Amino acid sequence: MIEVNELTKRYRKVNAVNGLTFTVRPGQVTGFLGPNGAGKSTTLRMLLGLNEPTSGTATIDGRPFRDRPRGLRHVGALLDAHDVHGGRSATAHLSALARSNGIGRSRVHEVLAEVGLTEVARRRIGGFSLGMRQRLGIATALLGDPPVLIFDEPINGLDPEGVRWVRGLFRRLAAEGRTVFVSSHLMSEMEATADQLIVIGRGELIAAESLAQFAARSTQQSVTVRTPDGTRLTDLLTTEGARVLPDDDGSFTVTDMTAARIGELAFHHRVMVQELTTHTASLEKAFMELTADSVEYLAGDRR
Ligand SMILES: Nc1ncnc2c1ncn2[C@@H]1O[C@H](COP(=O)(O)OP(=O)(O)OP(=O)(O)O)[C@@H](O)[C@H]1O
Repeated sequence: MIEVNELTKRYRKVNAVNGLTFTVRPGQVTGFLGPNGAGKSTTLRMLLGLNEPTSGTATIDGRPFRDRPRGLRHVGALLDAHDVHGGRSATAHLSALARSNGIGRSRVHEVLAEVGLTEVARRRIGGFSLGMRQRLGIATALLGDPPVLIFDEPINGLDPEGVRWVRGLFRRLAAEGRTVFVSSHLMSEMEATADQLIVIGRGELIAAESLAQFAARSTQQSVTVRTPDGTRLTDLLTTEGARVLPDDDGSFTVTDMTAARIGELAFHHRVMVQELTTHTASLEKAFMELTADSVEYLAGDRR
């Protein structure tokens, strides 16, 4: 379990993280979402003891990460895929980490196979593509078979097959009872993977809830209606409480009323309807609306 309490990080002029409090539970994939510059990486770095908080605490299974001598057995993390020694091979890189964390050598070969890097294991990391580096970073995170896993933007650089694989991996790790915390600035990446969401903007908490709750809270539906008798149908639906707006192509967009109710009213009043289509706003759109203020604030550089 990850517990963040009133966590704050202030750089000279910037409040990168500001009084952030949330909990990440085991057995689930939790998405950590926020627009660029929201403070995700800073939060993850504080969790891993790489940055010192200005105030507040961040603990993993009840203790700060720094208090764990053989860290990789407790927490596996992928932060920056470029942050590895390019002159070494993948095997040498993982073997060194295994040694310093008291992890058996056989585990190195297991994780290389798990991420699909066995064939290139003896090549220099310097020649790896971004996708291969991401896979190596994931292998590093898995090395100590840890109960808690943290991934910062893990999808970056992966091809569609890699994205599918990594989603399946996260789901499996969570199903094994581990805590899986994954950051992204794109809701679309989380839609298919996360059970829970922590959404931040400008270093502050915006939402902490299940994906289902997030969808229910913010999903707006509208109905496209096509009819040769627009004026009558508009009057009819408006009287019944709907909002009706004409579209450029002669159809109408109706909100605050279901397609079923629109069809029922049209039938009852003998108005011909040629099309009735329900549209659901994407979670990505809902996420952008929710975080719009923090993006504007950032663009205005007023932090
Ligand atoms: N070492 C630093 N010194 C000064 N400011 C910093 C430092 N590190 C981060 N920041 C600032 O803190 C804020 C949060 O940055 P952070 O990298 O944590 O955001 P993020 O949510 O991870 O964004 P991204 O999705 O772009 O990686 C930004 O305004 C950034 O410019």
